[in-house]
Amino acid sequence: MTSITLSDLGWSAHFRAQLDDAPEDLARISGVERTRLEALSPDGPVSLSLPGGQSTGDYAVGDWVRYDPETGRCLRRFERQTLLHRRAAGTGAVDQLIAANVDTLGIVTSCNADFKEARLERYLALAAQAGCLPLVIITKADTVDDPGAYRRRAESLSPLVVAIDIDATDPLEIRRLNAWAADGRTLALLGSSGVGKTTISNALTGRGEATQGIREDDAKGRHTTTSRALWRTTAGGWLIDTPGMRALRLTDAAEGIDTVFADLTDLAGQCRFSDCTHGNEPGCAIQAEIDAGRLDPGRLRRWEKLLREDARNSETLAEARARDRSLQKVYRQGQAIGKQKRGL
Ligand SMILES: Nc1nc2c(ncn2[C@@H]2O[C@H](COP(=O)(O)OP(=O)(O)OP(=O)(O)O)[C@@H](O)[C@H]2O)c(=O)[nH]1
Ligand SMILES: [Zn+2]
Repeated sequence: MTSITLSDLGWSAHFRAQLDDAPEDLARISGVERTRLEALSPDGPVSLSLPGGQSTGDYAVGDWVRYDPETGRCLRRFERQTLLHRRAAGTGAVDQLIAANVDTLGIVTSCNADFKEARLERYLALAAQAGCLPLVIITKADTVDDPGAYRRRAESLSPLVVAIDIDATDPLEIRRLNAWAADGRTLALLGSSGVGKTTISNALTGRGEATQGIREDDAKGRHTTTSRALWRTTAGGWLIDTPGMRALRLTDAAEGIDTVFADLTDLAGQCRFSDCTHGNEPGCAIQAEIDAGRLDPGRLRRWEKLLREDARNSETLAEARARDRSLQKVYRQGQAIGKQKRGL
């Protein structure tokens, strides 16, 4: 990686505005390891350590940081423009950061049974919540007679949606994605297994599967696979590919859902009762639209389902936090009793 500039790396006015002095010793995180951060700077790749007490879990691939070139220590993180995160798997309430400063979230689906309005709306809400632009990429256009029909279905979901249909196995068609992955812009791909994410990333970055993970020996001599997650595209932008991207689900996304379903939230505001359930109450503006044939009843069902899903996931997060707090309380009480017993 020779003579790369800050703007090649995606540096923008948003980050510049957070600096009082010259933009020096800046880097963009390309990999988050257990104890270190890997980053790319105009001077080449750097491996950074963190000040004591800080966890690499507070950093995401795509983050901008300032570092001390003498010590290789990370000094500060810049406020993010966008952030994709999720609740970590398992029972803990850990908020796991997936990727930061992604400009466009490429929502990948195919011209087949994978294409589902509900799935697209879920991903669109995720993009809206994170602050990323959504781009719906509909692959396998070469396998159907009328791929445009899928594109129109996607675009009908929200005025925010830009959708394109492609044959992802055709390098010429992949070039149509360059606009979102050029000039320091950052793209991340989300979608079910088999829709063509790997095919697209390989084509955009010019890399093969074999180069995905770098095997390294850790301190105990074991092999660990450190995976780089920020890849330069041949068009001069960036592709973020982290394992976490593959299992993103909705939590704390009420605002994102509101954005994607703005038509329904607007209508709901016109219902006679403020707590209208949009069932069979009189004066329901949503039912009136459905009766008039102007609104697909399926869209109402999908909206309600997504709201329930988000509430359920967000609730467990809040509950788990409460549980953590009460455990701490028990622990502190235990300590106090112990002290009493020891006569302290
Ligand atoms: N005909 C056709 N085949 C495609 C297209 N896109 C992907 N494929 C094929 O579909 C299969 C799955 O593609 P992948 O790129 O591995 O899908 P993925 O989304 O990375 O899947 P996971 O790694 O499981 O998440 C491969 O055999 C691709 O060659 C397309 O636009 N047209
Ligand atoms: Zn109503």
